[in-house]
Amino acid sequence: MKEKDKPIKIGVAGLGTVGVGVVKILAAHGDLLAARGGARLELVAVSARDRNRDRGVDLSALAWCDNPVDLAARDDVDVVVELIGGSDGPALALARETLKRGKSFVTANKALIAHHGKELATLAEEKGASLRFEAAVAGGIPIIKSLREGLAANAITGVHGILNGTCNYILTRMEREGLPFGEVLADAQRIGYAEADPSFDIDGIDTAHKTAILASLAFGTEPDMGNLAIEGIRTIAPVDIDYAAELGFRIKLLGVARQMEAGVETRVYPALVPLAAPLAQVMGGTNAVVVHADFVGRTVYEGAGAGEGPTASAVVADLVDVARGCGGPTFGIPAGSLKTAKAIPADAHEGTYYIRLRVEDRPGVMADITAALGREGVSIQSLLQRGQAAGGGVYVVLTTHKTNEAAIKATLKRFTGLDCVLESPTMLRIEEV
Ligand SMILES: NC(=O)C1=CN([C@@H]2O[C@H](COP(=O)(O)OP(=O)(O)OC[C@H]3O[C@@H](n4cnc5c(N)ncnc54)[C@H](O)[C@@H]3O)[C@@H](O)[C@H]2O)C=CC1
Ligand SMILES: N[C@@H](CC=O)C(=O)O
Ligand code: NA
Repeated sequence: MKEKDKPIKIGVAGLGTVGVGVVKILAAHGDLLAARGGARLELVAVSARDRNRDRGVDLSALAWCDNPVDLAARDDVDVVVELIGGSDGPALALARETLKRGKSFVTANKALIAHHGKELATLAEEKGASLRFEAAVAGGIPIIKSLREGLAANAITGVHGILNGTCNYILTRMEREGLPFGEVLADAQRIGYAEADPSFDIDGIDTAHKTAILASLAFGTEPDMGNLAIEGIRTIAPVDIDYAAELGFRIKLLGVARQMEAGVETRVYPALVPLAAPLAQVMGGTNAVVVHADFVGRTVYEGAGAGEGPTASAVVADLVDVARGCGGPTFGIPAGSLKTAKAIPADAHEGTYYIRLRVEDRPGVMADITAALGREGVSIQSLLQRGQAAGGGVYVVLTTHKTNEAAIKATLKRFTGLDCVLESPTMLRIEEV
């Protein structure tokens, strides 16, 4: 056997949805992966919480480690795959221990990379090891590879993504079936999309982890959760989904990273996307990313962003890259050159907005509303009034022309102070991507 043909011996920590998927692909595609990677990918050791659980895969020939960190020290393990989750705890300990030993580390853990990406990339690059995390963003879509390699010739100007399968699945079923939020979330958990703590999904934190990673690859900044403004989908009401449709939009939770004059803006929020835009067509657990770059223009990536098969597909692709000896800096430029991300004030955001108000149904109300907008210099693009809101009064829904977020916030404050306004206004951004 040539040196190159020596098997790559793998230890996997975490045998849940993704871990079991990885075991299945390695078993199903042994020859294919060996042909593509130039060496056989051989699973030799595993670690999980419960040794006796039946996972529907044969683990009998594998070494078992009660402590996942022990995988790193094993002489028979060349590469460690971490599929436990969590930004700290055993995942971080295992990453540090593996890379310190100069062994390559593959993970699907976006929380780990978003919080400790620079430290781990520095360690990997010092030790000549690979740190790979294709599965961490948009599951099976090769978006990390696309940004790091395929778009390397371009200056990137913006990245917009539907990056959380759970939220997109919930919004899709709320729209299609009129189901309540909680019922659909339970289904997303059953399918295996949701995080161990599903509030990470619905409060936008998971999307924020992924956005921080994409921003780093796109703009050469270190992954930084501190500068990310995060909003989730808890406040999205069925009525907003309906009004958005009437106005020609669909509501999507977006991760946004874009180059502004003052620096890179990174945010997560639910936004109205025009029905004809590629992101509006993305339904269910599917993810999609739109990248704008100077020479190539717009590129669009779509596919399964969560679940056993798609996520494991990305993990195993990283293992094939490790087998091939594909190197290069983790985030596309050396870790030491990653710039510190600057905080861009949310108020600087320029865009168009959707506002829904529940107001008294009496003469003079519209005049009060338009006066409040006028005082802040906000111009109306469209306005509709619909009878009988739940809880009394009527809904007034409007969209604005381009304005800045400071003006919108000041307008919302004025609305809240009006006697005719019966509850806190709902505001959503509109994204023409
Ligand atoms: N499920 C999905 O669709 C996707 C998941 N991911 C990420 O992949 C990772 C794994 O996710 P899932 O497979 O869904 O999680 P899971 O909850 O199904 O599995 C986690 C596994 O880790 C094991 N584990 C937990 N604590 C441990 C410890 N201290 N020592 C050893 N093993 C331990 C558990 O026993 C279990 O086998 C997470 O970082 C997640 O964010 C990324 C993309 C998609
Ligand atoms: N919980 C995540 C899993 C993939 O990253 C999601 O729902 O997208
Ligand atoms: Na991916």
